[in-house]
Amino acid sequence: MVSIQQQLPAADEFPGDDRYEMLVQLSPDALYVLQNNQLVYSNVAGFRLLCADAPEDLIGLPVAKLLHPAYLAKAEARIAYMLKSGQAAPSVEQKYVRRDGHVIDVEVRSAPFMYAAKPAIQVLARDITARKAAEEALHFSEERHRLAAQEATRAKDSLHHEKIILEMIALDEPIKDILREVCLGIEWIVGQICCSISLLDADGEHIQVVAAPSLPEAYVSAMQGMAIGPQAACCGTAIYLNQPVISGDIASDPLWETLRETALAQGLRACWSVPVRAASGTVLGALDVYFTETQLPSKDDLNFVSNITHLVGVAVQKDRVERSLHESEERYRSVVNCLAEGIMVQARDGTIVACNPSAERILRVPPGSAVGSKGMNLRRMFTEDGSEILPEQLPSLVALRTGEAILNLTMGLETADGATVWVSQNVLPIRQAGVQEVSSVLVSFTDVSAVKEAQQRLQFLASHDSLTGLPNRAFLVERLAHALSLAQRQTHRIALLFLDLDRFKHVNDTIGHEAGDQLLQTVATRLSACIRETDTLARLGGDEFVVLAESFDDASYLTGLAERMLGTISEPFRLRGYEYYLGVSIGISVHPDDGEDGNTLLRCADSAMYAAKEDGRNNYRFYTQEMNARSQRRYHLEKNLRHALANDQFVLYYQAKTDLQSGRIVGAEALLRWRHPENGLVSPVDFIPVAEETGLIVPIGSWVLEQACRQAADWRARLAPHLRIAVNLSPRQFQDNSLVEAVSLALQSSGLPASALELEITENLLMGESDTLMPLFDALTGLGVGFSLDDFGTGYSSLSYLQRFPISNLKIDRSFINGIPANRDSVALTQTIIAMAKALALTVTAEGVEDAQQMRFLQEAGCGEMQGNYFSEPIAAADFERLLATGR
Ligand SMILES: Nc1nc2c(ncn2[C@@H]2O[C@@H]3COP(=O)(O)O[C@H]4[C@@H](O)[C@H](n5cnc6c(=O)[nH]c(N)nc65)O[C@@H]4COP(=O)(O)O[C@H]3[C@H]2O)c(=O)[nH]1
Repeated sequence: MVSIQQQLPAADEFPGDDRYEMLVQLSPDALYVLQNNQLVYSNVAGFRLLCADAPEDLIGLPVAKLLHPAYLAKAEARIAYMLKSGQAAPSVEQKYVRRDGHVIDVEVRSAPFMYAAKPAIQVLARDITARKAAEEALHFSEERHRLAAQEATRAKDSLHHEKIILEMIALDEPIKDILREVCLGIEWIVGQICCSISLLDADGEHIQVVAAPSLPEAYVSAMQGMAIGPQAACCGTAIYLNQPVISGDIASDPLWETLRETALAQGLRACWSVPVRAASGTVLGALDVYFTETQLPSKDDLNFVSNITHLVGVAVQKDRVERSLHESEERYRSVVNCLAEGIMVQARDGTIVACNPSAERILRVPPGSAVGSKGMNLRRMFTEDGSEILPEQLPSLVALRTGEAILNLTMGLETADGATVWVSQNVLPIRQAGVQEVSSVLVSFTDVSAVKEAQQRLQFLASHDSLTGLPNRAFLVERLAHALSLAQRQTHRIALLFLDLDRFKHVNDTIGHEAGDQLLQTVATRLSACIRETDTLARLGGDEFVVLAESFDDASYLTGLAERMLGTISEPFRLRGYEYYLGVSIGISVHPDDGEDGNTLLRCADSAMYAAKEDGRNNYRFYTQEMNARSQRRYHLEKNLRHALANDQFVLYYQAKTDLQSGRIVGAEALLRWRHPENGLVSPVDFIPVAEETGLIVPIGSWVLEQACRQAADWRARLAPHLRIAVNLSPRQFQDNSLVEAVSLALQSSGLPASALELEITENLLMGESDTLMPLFDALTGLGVGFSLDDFGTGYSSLSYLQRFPISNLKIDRSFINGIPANRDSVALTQTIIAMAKALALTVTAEGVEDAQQMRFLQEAGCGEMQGNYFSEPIAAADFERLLATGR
């Protein structure tokens, strides 16, 4: 094996060789000799290269002082290699440290050789600093160009990507597709990454991964629903802090406590997350970028992704706004669809552009058929007064034309199937923002048919009599006014026929009110059959009816009508197995002969009816002037009667009742008189019926009771200790709760024994409801008063009444006494009544005895008492007192 000394040239000789030495010294390249890792020789170029003043400044310096530390290890290995192998080493580039501290680039060629008999390394060094600088400048420039080109490509790609995303947003592509495209774009542009987008839940606490096209599924599932927080991987933390979060090494980053294992298992090593924000800055979610190597994002990547998150924010926010708009639209639609109110929107050309199910239901059109059609297929529209609404008057067209809203309009609609629907509607004009012209109208309406029907029913009830269904007085008055206004314009005649049933009160009292009502209904039906369509039959109340005849040629129509009505009412009425007979008295007045206005005509017809009644009932009379005076009188009577009691205008007359055997006065009947300041003494026959009708008979009757009892007590005390007093009671007084109290008060205040008071009642009263009457009779008999049945024989003379009610005396009506002795019927009847009374242990009083013949007959027939003008007319108290005093 060749030793290194043998192989190396013996260079230690060149110090002795001047020529060689000169060459070395003058060499433009630096030449150094290294021995034992120290510099042992340097030529001029050498020490100049290292900025030394003389070779001595360098000699002895270790290699480590000459070389840049970065090159030391390689240089030492190189030296060792050369010394060992004896081979020159390939040229290398190194960095030397000059004496002034500057570092210079050098190209070094080295070779081993023997120097001063020892192995050494000869180093030939050339300063290449300038070349290196030029090279570096070139490289830098190349790199800049490369980076600029790369940046330009990215910018182009980014722009293209953003354009795609913007187009997708503009085209309302599904948000999931947009976000997926964002991820794919970033992955492609950045390269070597996976990207995902997560959004914050509505609860503001959890996230949902909405796009992660390249992330492993296992990792995405682990992220799904993750809670945000200060240490919730990059995504949850970025959302929580609303700022970017970067993890260069998932394996060591404490943020990844929970997801670390899953992430690493899926090969994810680093991650960074940028918040996705709304325009307001509120965080909506985050965009994550994952690396499969531990690394940090470049500034460019960060900027690029940050820019993209703005677009993601816009897309997410737009989607949310649209979704909430859609939801609110849906809500409104479902509200509108559920409304009972009909809603329709009609465009300018009449096309229905929206219509809810209620509108279709109310207007009876098939579901779904309205939208797109020009109308609701209505046959007719009309206002509340029935007048037709013409097409150009349609509320929707009016609102479109005028731009004014129409509110609460009630109108009737005849639908395609012929039904009538009443609606209350509002029509509101709709204008586009900033446009004056009305683009469409909103029609909302409710079905008010039920209300309308109720209203019509109410109107019917208000204008019709509930018992018979005939028009009532109010309707008649209105109809009459209308007829009169027409008649005045067209100069034709109209007539009123005033009907009052004869004997109805009597029958009504007999059969009870329920049957009485049935009777009235039958009367109404029969009368209705007598009139023409143009006539109006109304019931005024009670048993009064009126016919308004509006068009007739002459009076013969009226007489024919009156006779038809007389005829139909004279037919028997069958009720509960019995036959009842009624009559009717009819008064007729004619416009314009008898009056210009309705009131006058009614009053005239009423007067004529009274005249018919006075003429024996069951006939008709046309009004005459004379009748007017009578009706005027009655009107004034009613008016004055109201003040008579307060003004002390009543006075009692007394008519004696004498014992037919002894001829002595045993009692007196109190008979009421009205001392009218102008008309003089008014007969009770004239005013009692009016007092009964008006109810005034109740206070008047109490006054009579009190007055009569006081007078009788006085006479009993002074003149006739056994005198009895009879007081007339009207059926109307029995309807008043105060009767028993009034009787007992009269007795108490006068001190008259109850047995001395006899209450005269008529059969009419007893025909009423015995359930309500009986307690009153019981209470009054309980007081001790007696009852006398007046006008006996004219009514039903029913035996059952006499047995049922506590009657103690019968008064034979003066119409029978009047017929004695000539009239055989009267004679027989009087005898029968006396016999019957005896059988029933009742006393009998004969009324209206006017002569001795009648008196004797009664005496013979066994009648107990008599009363009549033959003995004494009704006379004033003072006169009666004188009569008592004479003892007869
Ligand atoms: N032609 C004729 N008439 C005679 C004769 N004797 C008596 N009269 C009349 O016959 C009527 C008898 O009274 P009434 O039947 O109770 O009939 C009474 C009675 O129903 C009613 N009335 C009178 N005063 C009262 C009263 O205070 N209360 C009530 N509720 N009704 C009364 O008025 C009716 C008529 O009373 P007046 O006009 O006073 O008529 C009296 C009397 O004047 C006679 O011989 N010939």
